[in-house]
Amino acid sequence: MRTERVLSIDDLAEAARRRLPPSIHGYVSGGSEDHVSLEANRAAFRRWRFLTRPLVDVSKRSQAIDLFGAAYASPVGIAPMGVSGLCCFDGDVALARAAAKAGVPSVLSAASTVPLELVMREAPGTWYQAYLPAQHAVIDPLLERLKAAGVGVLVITVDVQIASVRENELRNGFSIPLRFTPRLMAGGLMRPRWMVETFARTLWKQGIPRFENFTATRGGRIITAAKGDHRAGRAAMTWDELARIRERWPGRLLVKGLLRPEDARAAQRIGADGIFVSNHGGRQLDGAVAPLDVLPAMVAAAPQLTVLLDGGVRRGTDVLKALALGARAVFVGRPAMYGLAAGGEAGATHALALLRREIDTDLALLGCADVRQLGPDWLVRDDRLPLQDGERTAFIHPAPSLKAS
Ligand SMILES: Cc1cc2nc3c(=O)[nH]c(=O)nc-3n(C[C@H](O)[C@H](O)[C@H](O)COP(=O)(O)O)c2cc1C
Repeated sequence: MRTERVLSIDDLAEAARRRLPPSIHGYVSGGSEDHVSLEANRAAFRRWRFLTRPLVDVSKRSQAIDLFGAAYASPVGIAPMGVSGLCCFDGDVALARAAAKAGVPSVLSAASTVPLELVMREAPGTWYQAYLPAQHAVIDPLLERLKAAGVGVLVITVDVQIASVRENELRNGFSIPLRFTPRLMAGGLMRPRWMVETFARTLWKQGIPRFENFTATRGGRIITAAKGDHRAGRAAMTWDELARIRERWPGRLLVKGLLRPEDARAAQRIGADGIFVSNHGGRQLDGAVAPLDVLPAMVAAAPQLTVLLDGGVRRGTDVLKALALGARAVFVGRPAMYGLAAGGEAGATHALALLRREIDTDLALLGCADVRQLGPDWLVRDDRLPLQDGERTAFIHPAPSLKAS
């Protein structure tokens, strides 16, 4: 990938499309059913406009933030993504290293294929995301494994109670566990570079990858159906189970996949440290509300929580809008995976660098020298335009004070 030609996340998406077999590209880029939530995630950002403030000194700008006691260089992390090894050899390590080098957080997915201990060695400080069945015999040993590996931040994803329907995957013959369907193989032949650099290299070096990190013990190969369904038991998860995990987990605990203010309050009540306001990138319940549209209400509902957002972030301006509406940081899924597919670790690094550069430019043009000074008074919703003199632009919750943790 020639990074000088890849000027935006959209360019990176196109580069990834050309590199990946169609079925794997569909897995990464697609959403569930009619893509209502996938599209809503982008549309939500477009409804907000900036009220710029020139003639303030923005010659020095900062996008540094603190999260859970750690300092980060930029407010954009990498969200957990399963089977990233399909996009690039050793994809889990490449994503974690790209984030660590950029000084931003990243989250290793439960559905990953490199042992988490190895990822933690390559990129200390990586967060771990769990998919948990409501079974203590599975949960408790996993927590011990995470503690032993030095994981400090545990993210529990709660919006995959069962598999969603993603018709593009069904049409393309893509599934997890992976099946070597004629369509998948024909797609691979269309992408010889992927065939050699990702598919053949992985088989040569590691054999058929396994789900290494769902539980305390090594899982099955990604082509083998787990006994029953690897999602079995998740549908029985409840707040009581999360409260029990809270008692046993000494590190930071985050809940990912919440969209209702009363659930933000519940997370605060059980003693969670933070939440991801997320609809899983439009990959679970289609029609679920866009995270940005509920963000201010979530922040107001649980003032003690660190509120993070993912879904649809593609530009520096999107990051600034989410921060202005109360998110402490945002996470990107597909942008990082597109980078990974297009250029391995360097490609993921490029995705983060593009967003970082855009944020820096946008801060200057907005007239805000520090992301921690962002609040709702920098924005107005397009349905509130034209703005009247003296009209409050801030809404719902008061402008937060400096957001250092
Ligand atoms: C290919 C892919 C795989 C994903 N796998 C997981 C996963 O294993 N666990 C999880 O919590 N979320 C998973 N997600 C959701 C992301 O963590 C995140 O919520 C979403 O991608 C954010 O939306 P964006 O892609 O528009 O940035 C996945 C997303 C993608 C695109």
